[in-house]
Amino acid sequence: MADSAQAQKLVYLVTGGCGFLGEHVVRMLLQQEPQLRELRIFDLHLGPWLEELKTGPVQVTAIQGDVTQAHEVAAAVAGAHVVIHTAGLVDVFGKTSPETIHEVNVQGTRNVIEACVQTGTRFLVYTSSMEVVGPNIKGQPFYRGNENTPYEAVHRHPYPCSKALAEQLVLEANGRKVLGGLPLVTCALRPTGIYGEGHQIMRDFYHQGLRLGGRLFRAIPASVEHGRVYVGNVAWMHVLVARELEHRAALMGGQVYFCYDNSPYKSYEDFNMEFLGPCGLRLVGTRPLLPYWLLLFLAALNVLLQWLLRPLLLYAPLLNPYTLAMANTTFTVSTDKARRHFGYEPLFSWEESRTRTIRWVQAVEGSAQ
Ligand SMILES: NC(=O)c1ccc[n+]([C@@H]2O[C@H](COP(=O)([O-])OP(=O)(O)OC[C@H]3O[C@@H](n4cnc5c(N)ncnc54)[C@H](O)[C@@H]3O)[C@@H](O)[C@H]2O)c1
Ligand SMILES: CC(C)[C@@H](O)CC[C@@H](C)[C@H]1CC[C@H]2[C@@H]3[C@H](O)C=C4C[C@@H](O)CC[C@]4(C)[C@H]3CC[C@]12C
Repeated sequence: MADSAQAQKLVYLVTGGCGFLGEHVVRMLLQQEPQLRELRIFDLHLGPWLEELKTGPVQVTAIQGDVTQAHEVAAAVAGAHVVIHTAGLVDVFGKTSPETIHEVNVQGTRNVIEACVQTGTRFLVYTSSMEVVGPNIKGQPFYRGNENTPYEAVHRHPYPCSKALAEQLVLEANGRKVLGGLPLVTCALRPTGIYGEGHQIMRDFYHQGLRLGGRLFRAIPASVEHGRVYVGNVAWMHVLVARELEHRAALMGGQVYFCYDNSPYKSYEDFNMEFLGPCGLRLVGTRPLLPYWLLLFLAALNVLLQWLLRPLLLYAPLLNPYTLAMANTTFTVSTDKARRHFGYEPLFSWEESRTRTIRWVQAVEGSAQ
């Protein structure tokens, strides 16, 4: 076994390292990667919590930067052995323009790839998304599918389009020669709906329930299953892929893997209630309280209001035609490709994932029962 100095030799870069997933990837690397010498955290918005990480044995370097700026990305990547690229605009609520989503998610990813090639970084792990696959614009269900399940992945919304383009760039870059003449090895991970500590949408649902007297009103049939995965297990898969990519380059290079764990298959709303219920909220209705046509009308009204109010304020409710269609379309995965290719097993059981998420909601919302 190499001594500690030899063991700690690797430099990792995590883009988007201050985001919901990024922070969990950063903390997981510090806990689980013994070969880490330096951890670079690149983000447009650096979090104050980073300071607490600088007291450990691993050098933690916070870099405030923009993935749309190629020179900033190249400076951050130079000298890194592995890049985990999670930075992106996760916007299906109309908060940012399609152009900005494309600029960050596609051009930003292009900049990361070119930085790896120009500076000699050989291993790139990209956080893709289930949405690269679906649900598609036809609302066709994807029922417990895997990485090889045939499905017509057709998108119009800027976010899934950007994720699909970025993933394609990453996979096509596999095998390109980097500075020094060795091949770049890339891999893309496709989480389904991530939940856990720091999930802003979960927080939004909780606040909505509080405003409605502790109640949420069912809008989606309970029969519509939506895949969810705990953030800690997604972070763990990123760490494992980054570790195994060098030794299993021939098998893993250019591959995509769904991120999965043992979280149960439920509708989006019923799944959220696994955490919001113990925090005092109740989901009213065993079936949708409003007819679908009325939900569609309200969703369209939200789009109109967003447009009218834009000069004054950002109005971006959870309900819009895209989110309604997504929530109403079954999309679940059932696969073991990550286990077969690099020995992935969820680090957190469903019970642990559920407990940790409940505790987070209770702690941040002061709703401990
Ligand atoms: N949240 C989910 O359910 C989910 C599911 C599947 C995939 N993903 C993917 O995971 C990744 C992280 O998502 P998240 O939910 O943690 O989102 P998030 O918004 O919490 O984190 C994204 C991070 O990227 C940073 N960022 C944004 N634009 C940047 C730029 N121009 N330059 C540098 N940094 C920038 C943000 O500051 C933020 O810290 C994204 O690529 C997203 O597409 C998320
Ligand atoms: C208002 C109701 C109709 C309510 O049920 C809407 C829920 C809606 C906000 C969510 C339903 C499905 C979610 C998406 C899904 O989990 C997968 C995603 C891919 C990921 O890359 C980013 C997040 C998201 C788009 C996620 C966003 C919230 C939903 C649309």
